[in-house]
Amino acid sequence: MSEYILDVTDVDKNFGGLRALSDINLRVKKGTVHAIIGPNGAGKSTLLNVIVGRLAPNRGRVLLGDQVLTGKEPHEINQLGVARVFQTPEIFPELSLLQNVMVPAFAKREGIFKMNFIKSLFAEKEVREHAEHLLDDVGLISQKDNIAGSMSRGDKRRLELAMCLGQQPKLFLLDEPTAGMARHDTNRTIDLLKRIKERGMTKVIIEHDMHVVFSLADRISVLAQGAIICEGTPEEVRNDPRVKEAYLGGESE
Ligand SMILES: Nc1ncnc2c1ncn2[C@@H]1O[C@H](COP(=O)(O)OP(=O)(O)OP(=O)(O)O)[C@@H](O)[C@H]1O
Repeated sequence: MSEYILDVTDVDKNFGGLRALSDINLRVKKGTVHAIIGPNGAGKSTLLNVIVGRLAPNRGRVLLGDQVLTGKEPHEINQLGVARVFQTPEIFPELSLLQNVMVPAFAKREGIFKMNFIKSLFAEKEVREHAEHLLDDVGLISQKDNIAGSMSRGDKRRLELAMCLGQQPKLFLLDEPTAGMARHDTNRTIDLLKRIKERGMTKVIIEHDMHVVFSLADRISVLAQGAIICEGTPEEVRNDPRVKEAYLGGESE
């Protein structure tokens, strides 16, 4: 069994005449946090969309462990253990916070429509307790019966984190998890993501906030104009002149 949970090989993605991804090779070790950074339009979201099956690459292949993801539908890739939080939170606005966390956990567990009545009663208790634990983890337990649609954007993002964690994914993809959050909420989210790291979940994070990146990442890949120009530890990336030129500028000093 490979030590890598995610293996992206030779991926190209074109939009008409625009090459959004060019010869991307990315391998992420189990249990690590891998950040993808780069300027606006570099191709970061496109790469995540290729991994989760929302976009088909023009060339190349994506593996989760030894399973080929390329060519599979997004829901199949999700079922195989890949969860994603989006730049805009995707929640069920008309349901309570607790229900929001329980629904994907149920779906992941057995397939919500497959369970018989007795089995589902036991499963519901277990899933409910786990969902409450997750809401506690993300600091939302006191609001568990509130309707999700009325929450602030920062709270919606934390709810979405709990929803994804409830699926116990092998690989967790986070697209700017702290975007739009105040510094206080950002720090709480960093703490939360560090705790998830302690539990050994592999994460790939796209993030513009360098404070978040350098607090969390074990390794960083830098994308510029659709190509990975540098990959290494935070220290290596911080000191790489190509990165300074392409992206970080004075920010790394
Ligand atoms: N569906 C699409 N159709 C056409 N062009 C697209 C599409 N999606 C992205 N692009 C283009 O592909 C390039 C890469 O975009 P992408 O959103 O992946 O960049 P990004 O690094 O995530 O940027 P940001 O940091 O601003 O979110 C950009 O030039 C963008 O305009």
